[in-house]
Amino acid sequence: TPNGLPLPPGPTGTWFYGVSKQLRGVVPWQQYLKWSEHFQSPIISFLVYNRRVVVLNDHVAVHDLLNKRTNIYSDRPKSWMYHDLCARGDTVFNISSLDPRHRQYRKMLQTGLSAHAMESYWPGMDAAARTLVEDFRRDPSAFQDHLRKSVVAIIMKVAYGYTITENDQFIRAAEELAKISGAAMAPGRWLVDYYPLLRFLPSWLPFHRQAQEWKEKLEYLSSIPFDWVKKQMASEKFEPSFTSRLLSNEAPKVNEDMVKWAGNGLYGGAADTVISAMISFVLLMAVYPAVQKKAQAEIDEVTDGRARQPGCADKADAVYLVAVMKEVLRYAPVANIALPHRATEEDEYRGYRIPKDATVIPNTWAIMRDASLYPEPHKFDPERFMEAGSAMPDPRTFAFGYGRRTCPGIQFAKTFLLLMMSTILSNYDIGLPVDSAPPEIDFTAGITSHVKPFKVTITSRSVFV
Ligand code: HEM
Repeated sequence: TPNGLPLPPGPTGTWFYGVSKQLRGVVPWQQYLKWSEHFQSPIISFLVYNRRVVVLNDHVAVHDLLNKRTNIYSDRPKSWMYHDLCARGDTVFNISSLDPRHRQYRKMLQTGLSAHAMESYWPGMDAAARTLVEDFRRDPSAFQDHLRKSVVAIIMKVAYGYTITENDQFIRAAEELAKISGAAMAPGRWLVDYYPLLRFLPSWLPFHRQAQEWKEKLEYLSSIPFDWVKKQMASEKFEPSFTSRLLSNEAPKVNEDMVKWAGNGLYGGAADTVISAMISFVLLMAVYPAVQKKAQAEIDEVTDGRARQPGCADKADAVYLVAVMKEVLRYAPVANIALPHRATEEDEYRGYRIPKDATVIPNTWAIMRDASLYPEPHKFDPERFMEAGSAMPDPRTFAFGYGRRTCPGIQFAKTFLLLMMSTILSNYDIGLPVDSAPPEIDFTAGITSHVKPFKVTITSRSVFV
């Protein structure tokens, strides 16, 4: 057994807190990489309170463990507050890999969001792109709001066959669901996550009362769109969607409750991530006009000199735009540490012991900035993916996570990102305000990272090419 082996090296931290105080106010993935360099080991480990964390800072370790040893590394760390007290352990993001439902969710999502399934949503996506053009024209300064609306509209269509309206109650419900979930899972906020015995304390204590309130609210909020689909289906005037298809599937008979959870996973997985990538894209186009021009030239050619709007069907011809998308995902990773995994058994790797129950964090950010994979990693340059025979790995193999937890929305993301990017570039020029200094490109440090906004100008392109 690996029992006698040492743990991967790392900072010792202090009694009770572990390194949690050292992680306050810093960007975690940058700190992990610094520790990895300091201890001269791509694999490091430390305690956060009493929880053992192992961080994998290079692509080899991430691949060897998360992609290859999937029978050990596919679980999620348990958040007692969220999973147990708020009764959210069954969401697709949190379900234990040891639960047979995990496999069933994956199947539902993989089928419902496959490249083939996506094709049936192309008309809806193309329509959303047209609306985006109009929204940009009306008020270019609110481009972030327009992007958000566009993404949310299409998720609601795909997930439920639902058309959003102004000030939509489904959107408000979905946003509140995401907000409460974030608060209930916030690392370090709930001691019961680290000392589960605290859950047996009396129910009038504030954290229990909070959990009870959230539990009821979450249950209510996640039922709203699902109940709506069922009602529509009963009246037979429904638009086919991810949810309706699963519900009307005769064989194999599916459990309704699981369909509800899977549907909720679409909004939870898609909204913030796609929005983050799109906003990074718009800002990067302003800072890199040469890239923008080259992408525009390609789109103009595909659309016969802008004789028509680009659509989902054009993505096969947009070779340079695909390189731009890859570079956006590499340069501005949406999920810098994916989502945490958990080791379900003790394991051994490169002479180190990885304890059972360790939280295993892949440092995707460090991989995207690894000069041995991507020379001059701090340069934003889609050209790196255009060179024939380029040995650089496709950043999508890291951007969407790992192993049996890999993002099931990858086809959805690809289709929609390319559509929105080509639509914006076909209709608009993005620039920086005149006389402004080149902006600093910086990112927020949440689970989904966002570029910190700066001012850009968005102007309609002249009609003539
Ligand atoms: C640019 C867009 C996106 C990025 C960068 C992204 C990235 C990720 C990452 C890093 C994970 C965690 C993987 C892991 O734990 O190793 C994940 C999980 C997930 N994503 Fe995405 N995602 C995106 C879009 C989407 C879309 C469009 C959907 C749905 C339509 C979606 C649905 C999900 C779901 C359901 C999971 C949970 C999988 C599980 O825990 O088994 N994502 N995504």
